[in-house]
Amino acid sequence: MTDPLRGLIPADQHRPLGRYLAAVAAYAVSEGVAFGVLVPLLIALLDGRTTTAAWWLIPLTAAAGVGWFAHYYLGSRALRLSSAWRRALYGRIGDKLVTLPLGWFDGPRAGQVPQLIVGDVARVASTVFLVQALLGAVLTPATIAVFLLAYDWRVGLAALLVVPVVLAALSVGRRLTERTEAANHAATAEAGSRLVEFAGAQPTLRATGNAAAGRVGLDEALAAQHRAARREIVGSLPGEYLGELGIQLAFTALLLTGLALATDHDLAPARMIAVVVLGISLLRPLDALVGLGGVLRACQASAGRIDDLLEVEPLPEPAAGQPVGDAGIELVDVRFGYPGGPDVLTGLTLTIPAGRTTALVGASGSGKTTVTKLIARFHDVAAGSVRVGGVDVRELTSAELLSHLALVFQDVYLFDATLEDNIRFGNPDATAEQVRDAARRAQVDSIVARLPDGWASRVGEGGRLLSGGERQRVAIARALCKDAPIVLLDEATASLDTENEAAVHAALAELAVHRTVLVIAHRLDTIVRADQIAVLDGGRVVECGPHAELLAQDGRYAAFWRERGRARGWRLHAGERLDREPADQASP
Ligand SMILES: Nc1ncnc2c1ncn2[C@@H]1O[C@H](COP(=O)(O)OP(=O)(O)OP(=O)(O)O)[C@@H](O)[C@H]1O
Repeated sequence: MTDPLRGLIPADQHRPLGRYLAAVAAYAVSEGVAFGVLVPLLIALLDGRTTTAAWWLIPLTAAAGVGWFAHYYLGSRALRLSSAWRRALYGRIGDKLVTLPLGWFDGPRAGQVPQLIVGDVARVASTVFLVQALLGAVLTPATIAVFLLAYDWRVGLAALLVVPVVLAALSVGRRLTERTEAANHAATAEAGSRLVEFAGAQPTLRATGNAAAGRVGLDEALAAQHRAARREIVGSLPGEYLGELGIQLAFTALLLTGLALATDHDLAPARMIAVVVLGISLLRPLDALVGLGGVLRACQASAGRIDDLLEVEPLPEPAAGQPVGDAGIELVDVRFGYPGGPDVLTGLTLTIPAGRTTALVGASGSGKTTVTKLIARFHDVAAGSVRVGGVDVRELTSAELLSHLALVFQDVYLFDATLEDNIRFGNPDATAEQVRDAARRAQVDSIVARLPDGWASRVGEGGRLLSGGERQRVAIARALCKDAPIVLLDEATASLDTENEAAVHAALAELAVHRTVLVIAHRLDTIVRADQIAVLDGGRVVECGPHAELLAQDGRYAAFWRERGRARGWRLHAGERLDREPADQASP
C-alpha cells in the first residue's frame, strides 16, 4: 500500500489490518496449493490409479478447508475494517472542518467537499477489498509457480518467461481501453451537468422565452457524449484484443513447450496435460492484476485529496485570548488579496464606533464583503491590522472572536429543522421564552402564523420553503437570540414584496439597538439612516461620515447619490428626505 493510503489507516486499526492481511495471504496461498495438488490428483486419475487419487484428496480438502475458513474470516473482517476506516475518516474530516479557516469555505476547494465525503472516503475504505484482490492476484500465481517448477522446471520456466510478456500486453491493452473510457466518462459527466443546468435554468429560460437557445449547449453535450461512446466501443476493441492475444500466445507457448517435451518422451502425456493446465491457471489472474492497477491509482488519488484537506493548516491562534474592550472595530492600513489574485484592499483604514451603525457602500467588487470577512477572520490580512474592542483579531481565539459577532449574510443557511431550532442555533442555551422573543422582534411570528404546523414547521433544506426575505428575518432572529454586541450584515439584494420589506426593516431596526452594526447597504434608506457611511473605492475608504455631511462635501458619495436618485426617479429634498420610500434596492 502506498503512502497517502497508508497515512489514512487509523492507528488503532494497524493490528486488525495485520491479522486481516495474514488471512488474505493464507487464503491466496491455499488457493494456489489447491491448484498445485490438483496436478498429482489429475495424473493419478488419468493413469487409472484411483486409490492414489483418493489420497491426494486429503491435502486438497485441507487446502480447501483453510481457504474456506480464511474466506469466512475475511468476509466479516473486511466489512468491519472498511466501516472502521470510513468512520475514522469521517471523524477526522469532521474534526478538520471545524478548524479550517472560514475563508477556506469561500474558495474553490470547498465545492469538492461533498465529492470528498461521498466518493473519496468510500473509495479509500474499499481498499480493504482491493488489497484482498491484489494479494490474491499475486500470491496465488506465485504459489502455483512454485508447484509448477517442482513438477517440471521446464514448463515452469516457460510459464515464468511468458509472464512479463502477458503483463506488458495486458498493460498496453488496458491503457488503450482506459483512454477511450476516460474520454467517454468526461463526455458523460459534461452531458449530465449540462442537463442539470438546463433543468435549473428552466424558470429563467421560460421567463425570457429562450427555451430553444438554452437547449443548444445541452444538445451539443449530448452529441459529444454519443460520439465519445461510439469511439469507446471502437477504440477499446484493439486494447481488449491485444490483452487477449497476449494471453492466447502465452497459452500456446506453454502448450508447445509441453508438446515438445511429450514428443521427446521427456514428459508423460498425462503429466504434460496436468502441468500445462496448471501453467494456464497461473496466467489467468494476471488479467485481474492489471485491472486492479487502475483501481489502485483511483484509490491513491482519493487518498491524496483527503490528505490534502487534512493537511490544510488552521490560522494560528493564541492558546488564550485577551479581554476585549468595547464593541468598536478598527481596520488600520489593511492590505489584503485572495490567493493568486490582485490586492482587493490596498491600505484601508476605517473606524467603526461601538453601538452605532456604519454602512459600507462602493461599486460591485470594491471589497465590501471582504471587509466584513476580515473582521470575522475568514482570512488574515497581508499587512495592517483588524481590531475588535481594541484587540487584534489574531490575538483572540476564534471561539472568542465569533462570540462577539453575529453574521447575517445573504446566503444565510437554514437547517432542515423547525423555525425554533433554527433560531435557537444562535444560542443553544436560550430558553423557549428568549427564542420566541427574538422571533417576535425579528418579525418571524408572522411567518409562523402562515406555516401549516406553526412553530413546528420545518423550513426545508437550506430554508427553501421560505422566501429570501423570510430567510433573512430568521437569520436576524438567530442573531438577536445570540445577542452578540457586533453585527456584520449583508443586506438582502433580492427584491422583497412590500410586506417583507417592512418586516425586514423592522427586524433590522431591532437588531441595531445598542449594537455595533456594519451593514453592506443595498437600500438607500438603510444608507440614509446609518450613523456613518464609508465609501470604498480602489481598495480604500475614500469618504466617511453621515449622509448629510457627505452630501455637503459634494464628492464621490454625493455624485453616487445624485446618479442613483436620477436612475430610480427619486428626488432628494433639502434635509435629505426622499420623496417616497424606496421599494427598490440600489447596490451602489
Ligand atoms: N473567495 C474569493 N476568492 C477569490 N477572489 C475573491 C473571493 N471573494 C471575492 N473575491 C474577489 O475580491 C474582490 C472583492 O470582492 P467582494 O465580494 O469583497 O466585493 P463586494 O464589494 O462585496 O462586491 P458585491 O457588491 O458585488 O458583493 C472581487 O474582485 C472578487 O472577485
